[in-house]
Amino acid sequence: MADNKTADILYTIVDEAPELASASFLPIIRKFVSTAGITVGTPDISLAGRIIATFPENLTAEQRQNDDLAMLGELVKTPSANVIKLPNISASVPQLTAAIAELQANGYDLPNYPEDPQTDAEKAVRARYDAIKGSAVNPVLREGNSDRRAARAVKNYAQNNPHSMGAWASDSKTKVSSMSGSDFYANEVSATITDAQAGDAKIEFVAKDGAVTTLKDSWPLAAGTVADATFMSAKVLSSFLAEAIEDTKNDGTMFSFHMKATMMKVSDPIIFGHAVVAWLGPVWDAHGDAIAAAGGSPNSGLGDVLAAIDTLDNADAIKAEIAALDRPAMYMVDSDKGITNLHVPSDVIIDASMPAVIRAGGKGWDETGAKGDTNCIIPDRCYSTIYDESINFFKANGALDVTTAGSVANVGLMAQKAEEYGSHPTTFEAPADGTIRIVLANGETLHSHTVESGDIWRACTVKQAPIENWIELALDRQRLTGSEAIFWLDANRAHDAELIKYVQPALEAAGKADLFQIMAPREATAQSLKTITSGADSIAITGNVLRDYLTDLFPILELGTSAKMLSIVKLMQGGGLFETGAGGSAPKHVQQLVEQNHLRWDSMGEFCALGESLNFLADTQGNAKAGVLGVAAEAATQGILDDNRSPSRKVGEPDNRDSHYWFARYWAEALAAQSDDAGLAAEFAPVAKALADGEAAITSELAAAQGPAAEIGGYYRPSAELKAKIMRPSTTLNAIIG
Ligand SMILES: NC(=O)C1=CN([C@@H]2O[C@H](COP(=O)(O)OP(=O)(O)OC[C@H]3O[C@@H](n4cnc5c(N)ncnc54)[C@H](OP(=O)(O)O)[C@@H]3O)[C@@H](O)[C@H]2O)C=CC1
Ligand SMILES: O=C(O)CCC(=O)C(=O)O
Ligand SMILES: [Mg+2]
Repeated sequence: MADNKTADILYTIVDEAPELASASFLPIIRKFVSTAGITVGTPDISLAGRIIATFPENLTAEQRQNDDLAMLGELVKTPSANVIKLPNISASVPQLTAAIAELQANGYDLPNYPEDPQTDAEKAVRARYDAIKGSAVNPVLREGNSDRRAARAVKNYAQNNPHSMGAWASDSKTKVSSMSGSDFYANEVSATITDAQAGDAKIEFVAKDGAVTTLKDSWPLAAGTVADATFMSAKVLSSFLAEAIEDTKNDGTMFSFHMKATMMKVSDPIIFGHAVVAWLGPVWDAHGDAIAAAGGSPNSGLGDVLAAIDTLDNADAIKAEIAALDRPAMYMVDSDKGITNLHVPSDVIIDASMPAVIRAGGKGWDETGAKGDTNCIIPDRCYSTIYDESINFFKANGALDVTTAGSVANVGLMAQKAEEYGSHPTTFEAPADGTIRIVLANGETLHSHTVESGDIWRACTVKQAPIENWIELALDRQRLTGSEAIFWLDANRAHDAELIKYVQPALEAAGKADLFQIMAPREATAQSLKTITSGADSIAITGNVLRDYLTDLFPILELGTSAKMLSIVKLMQGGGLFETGAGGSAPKHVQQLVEQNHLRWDSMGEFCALGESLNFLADTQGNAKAGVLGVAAEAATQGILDDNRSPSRKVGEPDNRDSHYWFARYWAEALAAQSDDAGLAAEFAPVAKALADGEAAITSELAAAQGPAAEIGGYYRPSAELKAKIMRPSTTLNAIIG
């Protein structure tokens, strides 16, 4: 096994469906690239792996493992980084506690997650777990800006093999509901730090009596940094949510709530909690204290609250009160299992959940499994307008025609924890009525807000070098494609106005101002949808949140999934980070594998990333064989698309494992056929022949495995042996791959 510190390519160990896929695909990659002397390391950034690495003192020598995330966090700041990063779990509290429980049951002597820490020791444990919670991986690795797009071949495939799309009715009642004021959008202030203001700032809470509490100390603000502050009023949020519930009832639609509780791991679980409380209304007023005392936390979702109610003596009475509430229909995550939209904050993640509604023609599913229109509640207005405008557009124009639509690519400002996605350490729930302010190193107050108890206040920054690099990347992508290029920036929003002060002069200095437009997200959405409807392409040049949202929204509409996206992070120090797809770790797919031994995960993202990584290795290390392997990997990816070898969704049909066989075969055939490296051609000719000769045996061995339940020995940390056994069921293929 390659050492992670010296390996040429690092292929991350993650969670859930992509990790199952790796059990089948990694042996193939290793066999092929070893012919060029390329080693592949496997740093473990899985949720379970990160928990284990955090508590070495609790574990035996055999159980302990290295903190691979910290190692990768350093590596990505060096020019030699070449990392293939698969999607990992960004854990909500329910996921974190489930992972801890699984590890404990397997003999790991880990502390419980302290829901309500009291002692110093509990607070210390909580702080260590909080560092693992939510999106704790991606922001550490993303030391560069984001370039996400559909490869030409992938886009062509989608046009020629359109996925299903729900029809849009012009009288659809589906809509987006947002607050009309007192939200993050309304309260945002922003400034660019000057030389005189630079240095370590602090964030303070000033109580009504003048007492000052430091919320954050030693917060470095370099000159050129755009620094924002804003807050959402808890009171206004609560009354908005109560009204939204009534409004949904009056409309006769379903209540659905869309948040990013993983990336926004401090603010959004609180907002989610307000929604759970609003839904429970009088029941929470009457029993909230008892439920909280029993350990139920609305911020962890209705599921957590219901579990706490079950431990109370009057559980049946409380549940009867909940059932008797006059509520609209509820949008369901799984109507068969009774999992509602409000059960778990990580079950409805806005970047994937809103496009799913839009792709379905504005439809969701209620408690009875019936399909219907939905009120999509997204309290804050900073980004909700993109969904509102998309819905308006499709109501007016009908669903997108996948066979002719162009494509929206993204250039995203992401490096160095840019914008809101870096705000976890500087987000606070106001402890009382008072003022929250940012005090600069020179003593000046940069921003200050009058807040009430419970208001959600946050500050965030984006540094100058990442902004300049992002504009360069936008210029590059526009030059290479000639596409329409739009900076999605709202001149009326404080933060965006500061960014425009960077963007406008840079475009003018490059002599390219006429090739770019600057539009607020709503207008940019309408314009981009118009452009792709006409068959042309557009580049969305956006901040970090829109990067995340748009690289699911457009791919899910255009390609049926964001799993097929090319997702490159050009690290600012010269290294390469190749993310696989733009989506997540697909928990539903694991369930299907466990029940039916069918894995519908599509590894197209891994295929694309592998080709990029090998080509990058060829460039940076001057390894010509790596280049030959990279070009051949691209041919294999093309083969998968041309011959329709991607996994099917249904048991009994070819799945993820079949697609890996075909990828190996096309890859070997391309290597055998090329003439740039005779040695590689000679080496792969017999492999290609064996794979072709073995087709009938291999595909029937793979098919024979499907159907019965599959035992993988754990959810968050499956057994390596069982995983390999399930994911590599073809003895014929294994004999060739070794
Ligand atoms: N880059 C990263 O590290 C990311 C991590 N995440 C994490 O992933 C988890 C799940 O997030 P969620 O919002 O449910 O989003 P997912 O992207 O995991 O899943 C949404 C749906 O997208 C489809 N899908 C996604 N990837 C693939 C693929 N490779 N092949 C086929 N279909 C695919 C599936 O649809 P269908 O059911 O129709 O098959 C799936 O159910 C969370 O823990 C989240 O934090 C989320 C986004 C990015
Ligand atoms: O890091 C995460 O939690 C999610 C990341 C994500 O959704 C994305 O990058 O598109
Ligand atoms: Mg995303």
